[in-house]
Amino acid sequence: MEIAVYGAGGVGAYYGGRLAEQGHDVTLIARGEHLDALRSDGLTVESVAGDFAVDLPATDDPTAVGEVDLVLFCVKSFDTADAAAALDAMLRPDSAVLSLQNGVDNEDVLADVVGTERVWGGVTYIFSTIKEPGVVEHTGGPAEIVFAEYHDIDDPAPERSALADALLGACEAATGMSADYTEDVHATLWDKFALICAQAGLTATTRHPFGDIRATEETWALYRRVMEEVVAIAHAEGVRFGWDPVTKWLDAMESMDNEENYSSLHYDLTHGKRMELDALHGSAVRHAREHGVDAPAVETIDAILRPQADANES
Ligand SMILES: NC(=O)C1=CN([C@@H]2O[C@H](COP(=O)(O)OP(=O)(O)OC[C@H]3O[C@@H](n4cnc5c(N)ncnc54)[C@H](O)[C@@H]3O)[C@@H](O)[C@H]2O)C=CC1
Ligand SMILES: CC(C)(CO)C(=O)C(=O)O
Repeated sequence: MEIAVYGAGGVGAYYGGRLAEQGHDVTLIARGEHLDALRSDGLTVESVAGDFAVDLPATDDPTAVGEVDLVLFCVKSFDTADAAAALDAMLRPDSAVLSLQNGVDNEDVLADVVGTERVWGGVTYIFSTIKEPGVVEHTGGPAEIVFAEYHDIDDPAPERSALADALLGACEAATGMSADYTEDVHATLWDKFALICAQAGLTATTRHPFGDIRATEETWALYRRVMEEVVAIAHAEGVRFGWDPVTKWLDAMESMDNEENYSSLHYDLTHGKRMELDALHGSAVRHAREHGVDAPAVETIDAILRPQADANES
């Protein structure tokens, strides 16, 4: 496959590198010192699933990439609109743009620019960051992608395309990652949104790792409460889950060996980087207000984190 990774950071460079290891034709789109290092020294990945290094074309100019089958869209949500504006040069009518970003609004922003039929919605479960320019560190998580062709929530899901099958096959063949296709992309996005609002919200506000949150009765109750509120907002949006996300995540997180894990929001907060608060709790609050759903726990987390998010932005 010909793949462009738009935003070759912790998530994008990890998956792009893994797919390149399989011989796929991958171009990284990055910027700043990270781009300079990718160009001069190639990409180095330090991963719990096995270290590797790969030399890939890298640029900050999407118009220099040429047309590709698939764009892995992995910029932070606050960069979505700007980055989306430059997608056109890389897309044929049958190309796709797969968002692996956190949040439930990115796909609609992309659809407004490139058309709903070229957008795929996706989520990923991984802990991966830029350790230093040119070096990505994957510290945990299953490194799984779950995706499907996007569609308006009131429309039926399109049939799975040959391109989607090709990506599934590529991910299956790759080391250190896996992929799954979802029959309900909206349920998948909101299911992850419920988890991330709890995981990011509680690790960022407490500055403690997941193990401490789970071991503290009051804090673990709040973790559940955040998920319950986000699921209530999802129901008001018209999302229908074939499962109970709260039970699913609490059961999974009870038994997971993830005591030391935080979240990408916590990482950004503690490293003085711009935070995705507006795409996470900020977005949940907006959706809640739109539907008249009470979400006091989510609102409180949003309010507590705002000053630091503002400080990291300036
Ligand atoms: N880091 C993680 O472990 C996880 C992250 N996510 C989500 O994945 C998305 C990406 O997160 P990360 O990989 O952590 O972000 P990151 O900050 O490591 O990487 C994004 C990269 O895109 C670059 N970029 C942004 N706009 C660009 C442009 N116009 N041209 C060229 N480069 C551009 C940035 O400079 C940055 O290096 C976020 O929505 C995040 O919430 C989801 C699951 C886990
Ligand atoms: C769910 C979690 C915590 C890890 O995949 C995540 O999405 C993040 O850190 O942004």
